[in-house]
Amino acid sequence: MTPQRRHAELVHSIEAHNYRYYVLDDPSVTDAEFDTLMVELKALEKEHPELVTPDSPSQRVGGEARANVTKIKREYRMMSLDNAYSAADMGEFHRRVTEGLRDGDVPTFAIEPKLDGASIEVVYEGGRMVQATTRGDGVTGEDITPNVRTIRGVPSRIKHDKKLTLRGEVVIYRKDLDALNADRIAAGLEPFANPRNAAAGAVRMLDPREVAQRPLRVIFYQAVEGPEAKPTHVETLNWLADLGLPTHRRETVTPWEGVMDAIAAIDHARKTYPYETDGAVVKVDSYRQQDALGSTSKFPKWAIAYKFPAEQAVTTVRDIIVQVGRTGALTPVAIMDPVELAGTTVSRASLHNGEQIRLLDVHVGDRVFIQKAGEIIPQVLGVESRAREAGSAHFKMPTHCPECGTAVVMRLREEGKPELGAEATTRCPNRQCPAQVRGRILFFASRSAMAIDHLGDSLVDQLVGKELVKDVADLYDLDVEQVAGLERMGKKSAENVVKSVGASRDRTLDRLLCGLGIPQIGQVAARQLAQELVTLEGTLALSEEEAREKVSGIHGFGPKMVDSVIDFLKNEDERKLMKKLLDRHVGQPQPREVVATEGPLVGKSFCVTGVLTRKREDVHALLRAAGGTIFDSVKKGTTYLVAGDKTGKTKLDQAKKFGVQVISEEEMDKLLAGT
Ligand SMILES: NC(=O)c1ccc[n+]([C@@H]2O[C@H](COP(=O)([O-])OP(=O)(O)OC[C@H]3O[C@@H](n4cnc5c(N)ncnc54)[C@H](O)[C@@H]3O)[C@@H](O)[C@H]2O)c1
Ligand SMILES: [Zn+2]
Repeated sequence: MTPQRRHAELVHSIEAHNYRYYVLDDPSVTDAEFDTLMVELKALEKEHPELVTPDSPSQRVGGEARANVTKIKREYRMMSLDNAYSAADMGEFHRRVTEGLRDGDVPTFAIEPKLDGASIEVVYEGGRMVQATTRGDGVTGEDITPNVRTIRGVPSRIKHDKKLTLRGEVVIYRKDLDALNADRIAAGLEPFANPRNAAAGAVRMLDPREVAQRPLRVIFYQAVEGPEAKPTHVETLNWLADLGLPTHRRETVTPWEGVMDAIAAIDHARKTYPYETDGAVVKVDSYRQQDALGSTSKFPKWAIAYKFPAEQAVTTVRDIIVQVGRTGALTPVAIMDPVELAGTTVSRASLHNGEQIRLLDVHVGDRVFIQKAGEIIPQVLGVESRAREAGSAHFKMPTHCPECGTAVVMRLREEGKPELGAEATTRCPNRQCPAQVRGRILFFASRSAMAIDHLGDSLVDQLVGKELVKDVADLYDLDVEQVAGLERMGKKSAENVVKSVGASRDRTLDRLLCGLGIPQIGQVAARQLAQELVTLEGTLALSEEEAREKVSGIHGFGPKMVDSVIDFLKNEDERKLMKKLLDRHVGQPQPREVVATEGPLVGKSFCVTGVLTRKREDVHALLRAAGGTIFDSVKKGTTYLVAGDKTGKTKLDQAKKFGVQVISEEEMDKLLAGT
């Protein structure tokens, strides 16, 4: 192949990956694989400089702004960072820096964690946050001001009147991602593979109310305009921290000799950081020297990112099986020789979908690299060596469900982008599919839902296999004889099973709703929903309009969640199932929060919103203790809307619509005091 052809090929595929990564927030290859393509491109361009054009991916910053959002052209170009993977690369960086400065002008370096999130720019003017944008292509970014306003750690006001332009990273703390993913798994959604995808996707959502539900944080790592008086990067960061702006405060300043040690120290400590760190950033500390060094079209010459190697292992694929989940999704799974990876033994890895397998070109028998992504599910990164028997076939996703034989349904990923999208999901559409029934029952019985003891995998397999149970309601018709007749089941264990199932009738509506597996509705949302719906009977009696009104008023329920609940409540099969559960007396009314019957606020109802000086729950408790009622949303008959900082426009509009009085936190305190 000619270098021209290969160059064109690389550019084409890198651009396709950039599009998926930066615009769709949904990469289809790992960063390591992507980086391999970039390294090849750069090597090729070094050898054939005539191939370099200004729009080559080696010369430009990643993403472009989406078509359907407001775009903002910025004053200062936002750049990427050059990468280093070894001490040799770092030595090369040092040589370039030294060469770029006058003889005897010796730099010191600041070393700090490289945060793995999405970069944004935030502008303050007259002490107020006035604008936030994504990086986009560096020059033009997406306007995400309303979204960033919902992020708690970003102050809406600071004590500094001059214009201040900051760069920062939107991140999700590891513990927050775990909770978010647990909720997503419970809601039948794909967990986020890593905090970067979760953060980048969230900060660009179109509905700020949904953004507010995500545990986002911002950490500022640079000021491009404003701190005229500060001579160095680190002094500026300290000054930002004094202004109450979030910074990481983990910088070390050292002459060149200390740089590699400082990087090693970060590598050593990074497991203890609350956020994911994929490297260390080394920057020339002095602004004067930074200016002298300047930048290329893609990155500053005064900084470099040293990337830590991800935790990887190599093993052999013995089989590829297809699992059918509770929602009918078919997932190919690699069965591998067990191998130690980041502290655990791993023998299976998800291959996600047919498209992924095709991209990786994995066959049974291949040696593969695997990696733990964000320490959650191991994934196959790529093939190390192909030990294939001649004629071994490509793996193909089945056209029929391996469990029930029904023809599968494939959904395409992105309309209008055929070169990027093959099938993203393959589903078995048969609701009676035994794999789905099993999945639904195990999910229904799980800890976060109905918490039914003694219902293990093998028992559920048998119950479904023998057609004793076709849906979750059938569990309540089981008798001891039937269960005792199954393999490995004595009379005593059978009694325990029937007893546990019976006892679960007492679970409140939130657990029941969670257990039914409404798409998008996890444990937390199910509890909110139950507060609103109170009983199963009442829920079934609601008309579609009534249900929509109730559900759309729930705090934090965006349009997707609302639609999902309404679709579920309308669905004939789901209604039948809920009636069947009702006939079997499953589910208790959701207890209302206990309300004080005396106090200055009896008969008054409140919706509390925005950022207050106290925690929201504490304010709720105070109001309740004084006899007030709390609503999660502003609705007809609400007496007051207590509006804190960053109160959303929707809330204020609703207050206006329903004639609800809007008061401040101080005014609320006066009411509480009875004055
Ligand atoms: N898998 C894919 O399909 C795919 C596609 C495109 C890009 N990628 C990956 O994205 C990365 C390249 O993205 P990039 O160009 O945004 O570069 P980058 O993320 O490697 O580095 C630049 C960014 O680092 C951030 N950063 C974090 N901490 C910082 C700090 N302390 N100081 C300064 N900046 C800091 C900034 O936001 C900056 O924009 C590579 O790792 C690549 O593998 C993957
Ligand atoms: Zn099936």
